Amino acid sequence: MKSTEETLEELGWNAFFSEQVSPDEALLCHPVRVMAVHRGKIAVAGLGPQRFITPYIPGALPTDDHPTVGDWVLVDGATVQPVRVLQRMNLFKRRSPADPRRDQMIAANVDTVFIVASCNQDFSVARLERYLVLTREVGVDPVVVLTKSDLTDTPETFAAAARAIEPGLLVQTVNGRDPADVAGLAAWCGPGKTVAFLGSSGVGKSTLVNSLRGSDSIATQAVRAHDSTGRHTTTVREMHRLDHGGWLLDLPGMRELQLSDAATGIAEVFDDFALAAQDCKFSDCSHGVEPGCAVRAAIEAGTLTSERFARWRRLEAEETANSAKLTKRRSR
Ligand SMILES: Nc1nc2c(ncn2[C@@H]2O[C@H](COP(=O)(O)OP(=O)(O)OP(=O)(O)O)[C@@H](O)[C@H]2O)c(=O)[nH]1
Ligand SMILES: [Zn+2]
Repeated sequence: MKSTEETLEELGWNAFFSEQVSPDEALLCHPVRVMAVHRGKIAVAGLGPQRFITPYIPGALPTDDHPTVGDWVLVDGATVQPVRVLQRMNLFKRRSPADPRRDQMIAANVDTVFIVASCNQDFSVARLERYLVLTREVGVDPVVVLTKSDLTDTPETFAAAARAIEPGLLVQTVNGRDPADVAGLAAWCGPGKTVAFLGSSGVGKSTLVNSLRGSDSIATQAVRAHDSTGRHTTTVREMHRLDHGGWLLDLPGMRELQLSDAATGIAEVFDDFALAAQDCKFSDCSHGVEPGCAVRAAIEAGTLTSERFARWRRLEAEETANSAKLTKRRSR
């Protein structure tokens, strides 16, 4: 199949990764990208046709990095066994539903997250902010994609509301069903680029993905890697090829939007409030009735809005409660 012989660059290889490989290692090892994670094996690309190898790294501790989808892994040139996982640009993970003391890796090395919402009554700034917090926490660049622009006369009103969340936030309105319109997202989906989608059910993620995958749609792509018996194997997580040369990474399990361990993300998305709070008289100011509260003063002066204040407080309260709950469960 044509999609199995990409160059390393087409797979996303760049200086961030190559700088991690010593000259000695380069003689003995070869970098490959993890395209899919199955039970007990991973599909890798970058060394001839895509193939399955073992995910187990000889001598690695349970706490060491283990390969997840999107990872770059050095494999031994002779045995094709993994030697080590290269440091990641970023990692999506969540608390394991089975054991909250452990993290479950979802996907690594994403260049852009498309935060998808639709131009209709489901549009919610609060929800966009939550996805932004998550994206900022992981350290990936977001692009807000507002779908169903064909169903409203005023897509710009929705776009303006989204842009108001953060100075410089990239916002695109599209008719997800129209491939020509979706081509406006091509800049983030070119060769070597990896994108992921976040957004609530029904906003049009699958529609967008299908338009971006063009000829290589879900029906035609499927998983072409077979195991040794020739049977089709069930894929747990995989990268999908996009028409413009890039890659799509699924983020299953990142949609519940339970915020925990997200303090950094919240402070980034609400940096206007975090900044104002630094001038409060008390360092533990609750921005309620305390004297010398700079946040309330800014709201009264009209430089910050009370609506955004309420959303910020809600996210902070949720994050504090969830993180405390998890810490308690972890310490059991
Ligand atoms: N008119 C119009 N309809 C759209 C657009 N994008 C999606 N739809 C429709 O909206 C419905 C939901 O779209 P999906 O792509 O299934 O939504 P999703 O986000 O993948 O939903 P989940 O799979 O539940 O997460 C479908 O009927 C689509 O045809 C758009 O830009 N314009
Ligand atoms: Zn205050």
